[in-house]
Amino acid sequence: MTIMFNKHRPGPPDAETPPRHIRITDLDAGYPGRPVIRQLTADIPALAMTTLVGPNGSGKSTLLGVLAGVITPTSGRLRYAQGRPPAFVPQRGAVGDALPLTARQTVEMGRWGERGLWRRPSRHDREVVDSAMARLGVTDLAARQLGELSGGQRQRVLIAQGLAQQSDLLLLDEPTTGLDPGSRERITVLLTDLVADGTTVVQATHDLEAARAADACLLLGDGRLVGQGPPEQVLTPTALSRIWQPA
Ligand SMILES: Nc1ncnc2c1ncn2[C@@H]1O[C@H](COP(=O)(O)OP(=O)(O)OP(=O)(O)O)[C@@H](O)[C@H]1O
Repeated sequence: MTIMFNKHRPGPPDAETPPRHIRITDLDAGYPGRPVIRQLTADIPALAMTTLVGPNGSGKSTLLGVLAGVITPTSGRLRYAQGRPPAFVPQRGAVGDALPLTARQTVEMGRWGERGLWRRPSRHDREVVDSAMARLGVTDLAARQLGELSGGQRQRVLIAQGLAQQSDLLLLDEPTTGLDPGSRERITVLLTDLVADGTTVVQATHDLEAARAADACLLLGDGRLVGQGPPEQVLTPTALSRIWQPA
């Protein structure tokens, strides 16, 4: 599927190797009166773990929002491989404390796209929700209100919601930030397993260790692409010190 936004200029024919899930071409995006992403052209490889790395404010969340379809670019082109709509797990701070939902209801929302808002959950829906909650270790929190959970617990519930969507493209905004080492390890293993099972995973992260362990990396600086490719080629001391240079 190709989605074009203003000012599209046709590019060269797409090469099919390596396989990619998303091709981003000449992307501009941001917020009213605040351009953020500028002329970004990049590939997100299929069936791989890609990290978005860059300083605070470099545009990682904005780019994820564009890939998830919640932010409309001002121009450029996004081309997705065939597949299901992406599952998006925003930063936990982006989800209101006051939502009157239990943890289980929050995870069940992940099934809405599949079954519609008003249909009762099927047995399959319930099994998918049970399995997602078990994988994230939040089964015991099912009846608790989302707003009364700790930050790390809420994060895991939101990831379970993403998992319940059973998409082949999972987008996560800083999924391990603020988690204790055990929870971080659980999520790292889970994401690795998902890739092995055929999911394309993209995560924004400040965790350079996680970024170095991924298959690919997009390095952002001030809304522009500074580097892309295997982490050992992108996350070099020179590149990192350049974009993290104090202003
Ligand atoms: N809703 C919004 N309205 C206006 N500007 C915004 C909005 N959200 C983010 N921005 C601005 O867009 C720029 C990029 O922000 P973004 O959240 O994409 O960066 P980031 O790389 O994810 O940062 P961080 O590492 O701090 O999460 C920043 O200057 C930020 O202030």
